[in-house]
Amino acid sequence: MKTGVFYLQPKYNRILLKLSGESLAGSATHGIDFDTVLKICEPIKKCADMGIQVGIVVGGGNFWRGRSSGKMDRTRADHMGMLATTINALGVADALEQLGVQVRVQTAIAMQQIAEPYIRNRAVRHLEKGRVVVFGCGTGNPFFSTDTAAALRAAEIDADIILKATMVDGVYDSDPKKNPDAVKFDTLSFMDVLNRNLQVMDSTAASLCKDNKIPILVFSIDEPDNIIKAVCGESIGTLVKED
Ligand SMILES: Nc1ncnc2c1ncn2[C@@H]1O[C@H](COP(=O)(O)OP(=O)(O)OP(=O)(O)O)[C@@H](O)[C@H]1O
Ligand SMILES: O=c1ccn([C@@H]2O[C@H](COP(=O)(O)O)[C@@H](O)[C@H]2O)c(=O)[nH]1
Repeated sequence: MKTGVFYLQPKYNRILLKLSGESLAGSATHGIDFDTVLKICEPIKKCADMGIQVGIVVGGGNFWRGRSSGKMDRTRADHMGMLATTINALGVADALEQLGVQVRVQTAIAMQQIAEPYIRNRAVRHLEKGRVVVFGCGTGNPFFSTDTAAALRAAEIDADIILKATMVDGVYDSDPKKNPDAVKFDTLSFMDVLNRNLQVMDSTAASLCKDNKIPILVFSIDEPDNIIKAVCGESIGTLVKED
């Protein structure tokens, strides 16, 4: 009988989970719905209980996206976006702590009264001790995205895979929110993502993953237990990897 988490067999030792900022808003369009955050964090706790080392990068789309800021100076707008990702990182950390998970937040831009500064070796040490590490502020640089931050941190901590938990259930041949006839892929190469300009992740993130041979599984966070299915290697979403 395979009902409890302890019967599940994880496929990965160390993962980088990219959580969509938008997903933290629940049924609202903006902000944080903390009950939703708790629901999303339950399977993350199960991962930690299974002994999987978990790093998390959170997006900021529930608050602010620099690229959608209209007339604002882009660099300043991106600074605001990075702060938004940090609000989310703190929300996720709080939910994990309430569930009894040991967690540390590290930010790419120093704000030491609130979180640890990002120090790669320290992050790895936390992971080895079984602590979940939530990375805030993206890469710390404007003109990037949290997908790129996820690729960068995954490369730095030597993660086995990036799990992109997002608002769609995989990668389609065009944006499924705009084209109801869009067709979903089960697997794709990074070259396909780049050549077809598939917008589910930006090209910087796709290139970084390609160069560093880090696969990405894109799946829906609507059903938070998909995180467990993903770490156990069930075929959900779309797997993007080298040919
Ligand atoms: N080819 C495609 N396949 C799947 N989704 C696509 C595609 N092209 C565009 N999208 C859009 O990409 C979105 C997911 O990526 P997006 O960068 O917007 O969010 P995110 O990275 O999950 O995080 P955040 O909400 O924090 O910005 C989907 O909601 C979908 O509408
Ligand atoms: O490295 C980074 C990461 C993010 N930003 C800014 O934050 C927002 C929110 O991130 P999403 O990936 O869009 O969820 C992003 O739009 C940028 O404005 C950044 O500047 N640098």
